[in-house]
Formats: sequence, structure tokens, C-alpha cells
Amino acid sequence: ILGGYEARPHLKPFMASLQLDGQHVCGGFLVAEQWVLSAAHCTEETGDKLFQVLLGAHSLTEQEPHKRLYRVRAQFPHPGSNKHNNKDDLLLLQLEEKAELNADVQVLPFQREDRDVAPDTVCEVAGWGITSHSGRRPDRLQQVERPVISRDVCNHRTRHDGTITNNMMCTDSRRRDTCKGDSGGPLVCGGVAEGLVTAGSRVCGNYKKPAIYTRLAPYAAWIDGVMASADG
Ligand SMILES: NCc1cccc(NC(=O)c2cccc3[nH]c(C(N)=O)cc23)c1
Repeated sequence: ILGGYEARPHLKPFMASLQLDGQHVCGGFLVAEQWVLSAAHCTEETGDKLFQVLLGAHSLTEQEPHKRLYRVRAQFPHPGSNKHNNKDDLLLLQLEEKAELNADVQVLPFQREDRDVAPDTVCEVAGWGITSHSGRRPDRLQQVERPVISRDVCNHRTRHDGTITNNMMCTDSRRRDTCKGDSGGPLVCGGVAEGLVTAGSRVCGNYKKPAIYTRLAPYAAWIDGVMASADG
């Protein structure tokens, strides 16, 4: 997160850190007791290695009462996801067991009504992604508030030039923005997850490249279907 600030500890109990060998790679959030939602692009450099999922954390390193690292039983990237564009950039992770819910570990509902969030709506996004252009990695969860911008503005030829589909949404990226390591985290508007951070152009903090999110409502059936099929 660029231009943000440290979140109030454990006030975002849905936040997940996707880790490899103890290293934060991407964000995500608890969408059901045994399921975390993140971005398919997060698996690009991991090959077929499975993530571990850290829940209940504020600091990535310090001991905290409800912090717990979960093994992943299976990972389900959306079948339409690929490394050449931002389409269908979703990843469902089934935890080895149901997460133990408590004050610091809670499920976050996602938007199921397929209607655009109004432009200028102020939403918030959190993550352990880099906090500077030099790549400084925070130990504690950061957050920032960002206004939604219309798809038309976001698709302007000087911005994302027509690549933002109806399944995507954008927020202003002037100074305050998402960046490397924030992918997969939720864009929360009015207490509901409306989108998932996607790296898009990988640019951070430049107003000419608004932040892009995968809208969640269009994928409600896919999310429910995977969870139902794998839960048995
Ligand atoms: N503001 C939009 C936004 C949201 C989330 C992430 C990003 N930016 C990256 O993720 C990024 C940036 C720079 C080098 C990078 N290398 C890699 C990589 N996977 O090797 C990713 C990146 C941008």
C-alpha cells in the first residue's frame, strides 16, 4: 500500500496473508470458514507449490493471540485466468481445516448483486504490500481509502485504454494506491467486499494507471460452486 497508514490492529479480521516459506506473497480474505479468496496471478511465480495462509495477524513477525498459519488442501484458480491479462483473476484456497473463528479471525461477506459501485464512493483496501517505490515491505497491516472512478474514465485511452471489462472496477491511484504484494486483498465498500486487488499494469501510485480490481458479484456462482463441490 503506497501513501496509506498502519491499520488498527485486528479490525480487519478477514485479512489473510498468502505465504511461501514464511514470506508474504499476496493478500486474500476469509470468504467462508474453510476458504480464502485471492488472485490467480499470485500463483505465477509459485509453480505448483501450495501457499500457507496466515490468519488473525496484524504483524507478520510478532506473536499475537489469534495468529495462526493454515496449510492449504487445494488451490482453485478461475479457469479463465491467465498470465497475459487481468481476466478472471481469482483464486480460491481450501484450508486443510476450518479456520477457528474469533475476535481476530472472521469471514467477510462479498457483494452478490451485480451492480456497479457508484463513482466517488470511498472504499478501503488493506495489505502487507510494499509501502514505497524502493520496495519497502511493512511488518504490519497497512490500509488506505480510495475513491471509485467510473469505468469510462478508467477506460480512457490515456488510462487503461478500453481494457477494463464489466467484471472489473477502478479506484483513483494518485499517490495513494495498491502495489506489489497487495494483490488478492479485498476492496471493501460499506463493509462488503466489492472487489479483489489485481496487479493490472503493475504500476503503483501513478494517476494515469488507476488501480484495477476484479469485481466479485459476477463470480458469485463460481465461488459458491467451487466451495460446494470441494466441501462435498
Ligand atoms: N496499483 C496497482 C497494483 C496492484 C497490485 C500490485 C501492483 N504491482 C505489482 O504487483 C508489481 C509492481 C512492480 C513490479 C512487480 N513485479 C511483479 C511480479 N509479480 O513479478 C509484480 C509487480 C500494482
